[in-house]
Amino acid sequence: MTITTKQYEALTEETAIALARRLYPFPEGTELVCREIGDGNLNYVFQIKDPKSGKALIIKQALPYAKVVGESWPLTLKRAAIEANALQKHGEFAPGLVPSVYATDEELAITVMEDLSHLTIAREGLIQGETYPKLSEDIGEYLARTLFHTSDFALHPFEKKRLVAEYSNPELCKITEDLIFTDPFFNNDTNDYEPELQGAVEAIWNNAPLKLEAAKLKFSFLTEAEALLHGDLHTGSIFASESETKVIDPEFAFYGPIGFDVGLFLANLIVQSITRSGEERQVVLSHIEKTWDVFSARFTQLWEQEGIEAFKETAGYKEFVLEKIFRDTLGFAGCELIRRTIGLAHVKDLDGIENAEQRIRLKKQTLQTGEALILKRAELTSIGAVTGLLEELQP
Ligand SMILES: Nc1ncnc2c1ncn2[C@@H]1O[C@H](COP(=O)(O)OP(=O)(O)O)[C@@H](O)[C@H]1O
Ligand SMILES: CSC[C@H]1O[C@H](OP(=O)(O)O)[C@H](O)[C@@H]1O
Repeated sequence: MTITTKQYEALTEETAIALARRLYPFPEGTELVCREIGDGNLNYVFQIKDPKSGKALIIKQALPYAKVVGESWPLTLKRAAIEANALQKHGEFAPGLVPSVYATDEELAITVMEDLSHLTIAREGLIQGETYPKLSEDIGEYLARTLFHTSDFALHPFEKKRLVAEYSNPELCKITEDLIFTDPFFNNDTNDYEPELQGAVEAIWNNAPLKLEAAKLKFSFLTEAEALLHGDLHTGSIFASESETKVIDPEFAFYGPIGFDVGLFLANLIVQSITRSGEERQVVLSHIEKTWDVFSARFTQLWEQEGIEAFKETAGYKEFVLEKIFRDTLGFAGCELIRRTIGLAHVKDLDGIENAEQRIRLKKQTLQTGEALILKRAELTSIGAVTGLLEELQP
């Protein structure tokens, strides 16, 4: 449903209520309350609620700039349509694992969607020690289903190339190219880290083999249109509870290498594992293994049952594809670990550690883990070998 052809204007809590009344048949006289609840880097998120019935909806609006920086960082409003379309496209293949989209408006740059406030953002819950028993199974399924079904293994080449064009997202990709793949590897102004990390950071800038591998990973990100990615699948983009998982915020969606989505999710679990110890760490290490196991098993099943590729039964081809995805996954995870420690956009899992000595120690461990995943990604041939390495690096 398209709402209006009105010219863009940034919503306020008052105008968001007025818009919600036009969109949803709240009974006459219903008092609505609205709060702007966005805590991300880029957009406004309004929750409009009828406190009597408890019914609520969400209106997410893109600003013509990045919220975290302000008007000095202009950013396309088209990202709102990309996000709304990606939510719906991924919802076709992973029903129940994304919020329902009720309406969109390209001019206003808004997506009206299901309120998920009964769930918790996974990053917040994990920091509080939650275990989310369904998280890895659900995300493994989400990854396999969305990535397989939007790839050449499932789509007619004309439809695949139509989608590649529809999801061209150059401005948001440029953010990732800079913030994940470039800036942390150079002495760039966008980097942000404590003085105690100066030595470790300079070691990265001077590590020629590491920089060569980062360059190769960036090249993959720039050139390999394998599937319609979420594009920013960190634990802050996932709502969770004991029984439900929902993926939000695919405004970075574009056609890219499959391992990028898998790698970002695993990296954010790895950060959690670094902040935990004992049995609590084991829970997260199990999530890491299960994500890959579920992803690869479902991807294999979809390949065998629904794949359209002429070579799909050629001995060794499926294994070649999965091995490539695995290697990419580890490399991209390594880059995410490094950027979340010393780049522009950090994570609360690490920054929220109050004890400075412990925080710096764990950040060094995160950097070391990122470097190891990038450099050893060709040698690490099973997810068990990866969790083994994590245990070695996390005394
Ligand atoms: N469908 C939703 N239901 C409830 N809260 C939401 C919903 N979507 C987003 N939010 C809230 O808004 C915050 C920011 O949303 P997000 O999509 O991550 O924005 P950004 O694009 O700015 O990163 C989330 O962390 C969550 O607290
Ligand atoms: C200035 S964009 C930095 C960072 O923010 C995005 O995350 P989110 O929108 O979920 O807060 C993305 O990870 C970008 O790299």
